[in-house]
Amino acid sequence: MTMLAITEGRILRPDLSVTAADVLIDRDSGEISAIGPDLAGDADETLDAANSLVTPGYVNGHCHVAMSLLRGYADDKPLDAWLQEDIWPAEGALTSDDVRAGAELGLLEMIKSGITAFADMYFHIPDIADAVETAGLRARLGHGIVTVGKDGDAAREDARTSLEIAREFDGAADGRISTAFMPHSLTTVGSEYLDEFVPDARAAGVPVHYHANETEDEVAPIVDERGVRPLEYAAEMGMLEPEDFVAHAVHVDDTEIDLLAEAGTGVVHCPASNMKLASGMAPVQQLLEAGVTVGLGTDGAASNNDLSMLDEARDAAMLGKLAADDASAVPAEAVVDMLTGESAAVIGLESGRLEVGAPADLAVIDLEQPHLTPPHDLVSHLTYAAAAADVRHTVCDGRILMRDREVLTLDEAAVRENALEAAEALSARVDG
Ligand SMILES: CSC[C@H]1O[C@@H](n2cnc3c(O)ncnc32)[C@H](O)[C@@H]1O
Ligand SMILES: [Zn+2]
Repeated sequence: MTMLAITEGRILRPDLSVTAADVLIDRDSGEISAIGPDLAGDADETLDAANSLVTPGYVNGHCHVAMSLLRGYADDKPLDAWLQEDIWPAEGALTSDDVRAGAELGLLEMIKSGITAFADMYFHIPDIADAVETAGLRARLGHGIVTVGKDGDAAREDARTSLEIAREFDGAADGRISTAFMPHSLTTVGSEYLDEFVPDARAAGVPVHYHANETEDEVAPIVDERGVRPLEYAAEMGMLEPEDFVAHAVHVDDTEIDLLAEAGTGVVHCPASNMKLASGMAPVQQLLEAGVTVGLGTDGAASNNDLSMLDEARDAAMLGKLAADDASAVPAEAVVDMLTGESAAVIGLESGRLEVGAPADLAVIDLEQPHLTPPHDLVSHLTYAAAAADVRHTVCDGRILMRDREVLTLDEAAVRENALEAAEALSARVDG
């Protein structure tokens, strides 16, 4: 057995208490084997966590990691115009090498900000999966289906690809990669394709993940055409199961909130993207009170414009209060749960908690910073004050991905250089 010890840190426990202890990790199983005093002697390698907070790795519940290549490409527009006028034309010109370059850039940023797991919807999934395998994170990956604007054959092919990718990559990278069937949304995928393929996804044992109720423009056509709210329609299509998860859920009414709670379907709240695209304020406090499992996600870097879950945590707390018109809404404790264990539960992973037997997925925050002083309440600091640059070490599955702010699994300079070249060439192809 090879053991790694994280020493001298303050450990954020599942009940959100903080205690001084070491963490011992069995690198072969990728699990936490002990938490307690003086464990360094049991290890063959140590990571120093003095004056630091050891937390579960952050779980990014909804992302399009390769969109890092499109960061800053188009800003200051609402969702529909942003997608139709800028993003979709640019994505139409992306090669598999571009997607790989964008994915590596996003993975690098995620490791540097303490993210150890994420769910991702995009295309060229074999390239993204390969990058994830190298980078060392956990991921639930899926091919995003869009059938609007396609003829029947192309639309069916897109849906079939999503199903085949989900079957082929589930369990890849020694089990660090899992998959989902991923229709883009309830308005961009025709009901005939959902009717045909959702049962196949169930038979394959993979969840269904999609954007839902993100903007008012997305709700109205479903209500007009079908006479029901989008999530009632999703339930009719068999897409509201306990393992399924939706992104955004901004414009949900009371009936839909009850439906989510009864079904056990999780929601990934994406506050930064929802603010930037002016999509609206999700009723997060109401969702939590109804018993819906709520996680957090960055969405892609083109609508955020970074991949920091610590930014997302602060945004979730701030926006949650504004939406509820109540300063006690979406408190720091709820946000830390959403950042870690709840996000993991939403996307169907076991990580997100520091306890014996749990996956060894951790982030270590350097507390020796002016903005983290004094340490009155470290749960408060994690939600309101900590930033990506405060992350010292990142560990996933017992493997050190970043030590003392140096990423070990990717060559940072090469990843940036490659992404720069790919982005420049893409702009020249698309914009001339
Ligand atoms: C077909 S792969 C996924 C698809 O989703 C697009 N996308 C990125 N951000 C959002 C968002 O906030 N709402 C809806 N769709 C989004 C992305 O550009 C890809 O085309
Ligand atoms: Zn999205």
